[in-house]
Amino acid sequence: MNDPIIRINGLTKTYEGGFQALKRVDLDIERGEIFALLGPNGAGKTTLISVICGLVSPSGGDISVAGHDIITEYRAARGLIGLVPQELTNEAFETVWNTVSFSRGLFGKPPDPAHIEKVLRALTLWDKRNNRLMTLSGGMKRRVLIAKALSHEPRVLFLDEPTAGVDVSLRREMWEVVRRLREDGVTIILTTHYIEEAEEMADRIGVINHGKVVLVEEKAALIQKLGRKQLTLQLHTPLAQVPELLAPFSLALADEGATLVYTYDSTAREEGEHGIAALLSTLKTANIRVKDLSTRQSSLEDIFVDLIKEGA
Ligand SMILES: Nc1ncnc2c1ncn2[C@@H]1O[C@H](COP(=O)(O)OP(=O)(O)OP(=O)(O)O)[C@@H](O)[C@H]1O
Repeated sequence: MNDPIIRINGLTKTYEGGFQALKRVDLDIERGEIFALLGPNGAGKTTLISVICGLVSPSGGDISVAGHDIITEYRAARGLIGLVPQELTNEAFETVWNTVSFSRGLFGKPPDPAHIEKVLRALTLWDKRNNRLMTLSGGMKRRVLIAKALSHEPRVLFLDEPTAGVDVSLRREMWEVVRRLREDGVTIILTTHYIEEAEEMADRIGVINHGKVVLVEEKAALIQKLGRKQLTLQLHTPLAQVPELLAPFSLALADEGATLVYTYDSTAREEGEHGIAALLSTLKTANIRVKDLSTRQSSLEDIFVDLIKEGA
């Protein structure tokens, strides 16, 4: 396997005043992946990104970007990174073209109109290149922020809360933009509060809570591994209690006895003595008639809420 593009070892950050925002974080980011960093308010997401991007100094540990240490080889490391910040900070009176070209210059790169054109076209901003930023819609302004972050041809793009406070259609548009960037080979790291965003976009998910990375997992595996399924059975005749015969299935009664709920692992228990087939045949034996049934897979949201509760 290729070396990870970002390596973080034992990273700590204590702010002046003594608050420990990051507690020995170890994390590798693989080349070409979309990595979503999830966590509640104040968990340390922005601090982590800011340290990697060289905006906040670490208190301990080390980080390398494509093998370049972010302290001793700052320029090389920083040149490989693009950062799309949380807040819209654009120069209202500048044109799209000038803003994006100027950004490239800040990284000491020589002008390259062909690259700027490619970036603007990729973000469907080409027609707006001569517009002043103040005349653009919210969605376009966000895309200009991405264009700025891509102006110096970074290999890794950080998006800090890319869709905070934007409407649903704009959010979908942003997801599309990010997917296309990944197709171009850019590694993407995004922070988000929106579970749906991580669920939709990420290849891997990291959960951070109280300054610690509490979990890193492939998205699909995470949903599989921690996911629970629920089978809900609506009964013809309500039950006062779960009959003894059904005790091995650990069922719960709901709806004043009119509904039986069976919670099981989405990976196991499909078959065997506690499987659904066994449950249904035992219901028959117990003479319990089922009117309707439905299943539900727990979402990433349920998993996340559980994790954060455990870590609290
Ligand atoms: N400059 C600072 N000085 C002291 N404490 C800080 C500073 N910056 C951030 N913190 C604290 O560090 C903790 C982590 O903040 P951070 O912004 O990294 O969290 P976050 O996960 O990005 O949260 P949010 O989702 O709200 O942006 C918070 O408790 C915050 O108050």
